[in-house]
Amino acid sequence: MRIGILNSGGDCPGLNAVIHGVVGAATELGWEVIGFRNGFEGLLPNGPGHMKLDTEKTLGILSLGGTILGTTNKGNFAAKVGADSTIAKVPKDIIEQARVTIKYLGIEALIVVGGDGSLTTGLQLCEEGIPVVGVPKTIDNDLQATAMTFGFDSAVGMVVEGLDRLRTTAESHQRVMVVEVMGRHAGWIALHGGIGGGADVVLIPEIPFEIEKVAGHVNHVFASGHRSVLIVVAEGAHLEDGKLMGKEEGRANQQMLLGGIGVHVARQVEEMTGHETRDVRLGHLQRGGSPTALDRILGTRFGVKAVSLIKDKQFGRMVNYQSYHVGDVPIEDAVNKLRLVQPDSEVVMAARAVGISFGDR
Ligand SMILES: Nc1ncnc2c1ncn2[C@@H]1O[C@H](COP(=O)(O)OP(=O)(O)OP(=O)(O)O)[C@@H](O)[C@H]1O
Ligand SMILES: O=P(O)(O)OC[C@H]1O[C@](O)(CO)[C@@H](O)[C@@H]1O
Ligand SMILES: [Mg+2]
Repeated sequence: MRIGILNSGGDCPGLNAVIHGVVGAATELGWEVIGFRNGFEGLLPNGPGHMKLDTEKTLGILSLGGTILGTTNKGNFAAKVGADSTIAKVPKDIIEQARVTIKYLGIEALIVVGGDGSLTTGLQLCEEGIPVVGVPKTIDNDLQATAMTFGFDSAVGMVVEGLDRLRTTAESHQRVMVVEVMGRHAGWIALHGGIGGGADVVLIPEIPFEIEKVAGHVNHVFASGHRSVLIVVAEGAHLEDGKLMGKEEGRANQQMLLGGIGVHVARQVEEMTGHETRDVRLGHLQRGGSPTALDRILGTRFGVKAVSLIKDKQFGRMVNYQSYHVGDVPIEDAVNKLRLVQPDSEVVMAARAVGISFGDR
């Protein structure tokens, strides 16, 4: 038996752990594994191609960030596009080319490791008769069908480390620091990073904020004797008029590139409070580097489970994690519903209890 694997969308610490897990489990069954380069693009005859994966190739990759296969979030397989994430159909001829490659290589099942967008593409391939199993991947941790995705813990760890460092320089200068973090639809990285790093303000897409309230809290924190204020803002937090900050022009068939809300908030806070303010965008520092122990373990378990789903011919299903258990759900469940921060949830209440403002009251 020969199986294929590809990872698609933004990279994520722990992707190599998944590959390591897949190859380990497949080798034990006597199967061969082909890895496609740069996501779905590797399925195209004139694309970036593929490589044979075995335990020698995957030796030592567990602790490596990124992915040895390469990945992409643009190309010929766009399914979820635009700032509003409308669903498009992957062109028929592209699917046919992928089918030909898979047949030619004698691949009997394909593992797709991706976020909501890439799994939408994976589902379309499956509906067209290509046997696919999914593995959820996103540092944003915003898929409803799984309580956790690998990469999230590494990203949060990076935010916490960033806040620890920024706190010392901010204290020295009695400044406000605004830190923009990833989180397109959901504020999980901002929320968890903010709690772990002792932020004073957390701004997320799910809780509309008023800049006057943010400024009011900044004044309050300084007035209570603190020497610095840390504000964490998710890239997907909305402006007062509900719009997102970023770049949409020139990105046909691609989702909007978010970024800039941190600068915007910093400028307004400085203007309204008179406190010196700096902004930092952590950006891809959150996605790079070695995965945490948790992400290595989760990635490995997801990879092994994907092979067992293929063994049981459970195509159209995706690995998931609920209540400390690695299980599986239909891929549809993952692509249709995003897991957002609930404004009245325990974790938000806990943040409020330790003095974090969400800029809403
Ligand atoms: N080969 C491809 N051709 C066109 N678009 C692609 C391709 N691979 C991935 N994409 C697009 O890239 C985007 C990001 O991928 P995905 O949603 O899987 O990752 P993610 O981890 O959720 O990241 P993000 O938060 O950026 O959405 C999606 O809009 C997806 O459709
Ligand atoms: O790598 P790019 O194109 O800058 O993508 C950034 C996007 O990817 C993500 O990191 C998810 O993987 C989002 O949080 C972010 O909006
Ligand atoms: Mg996505």
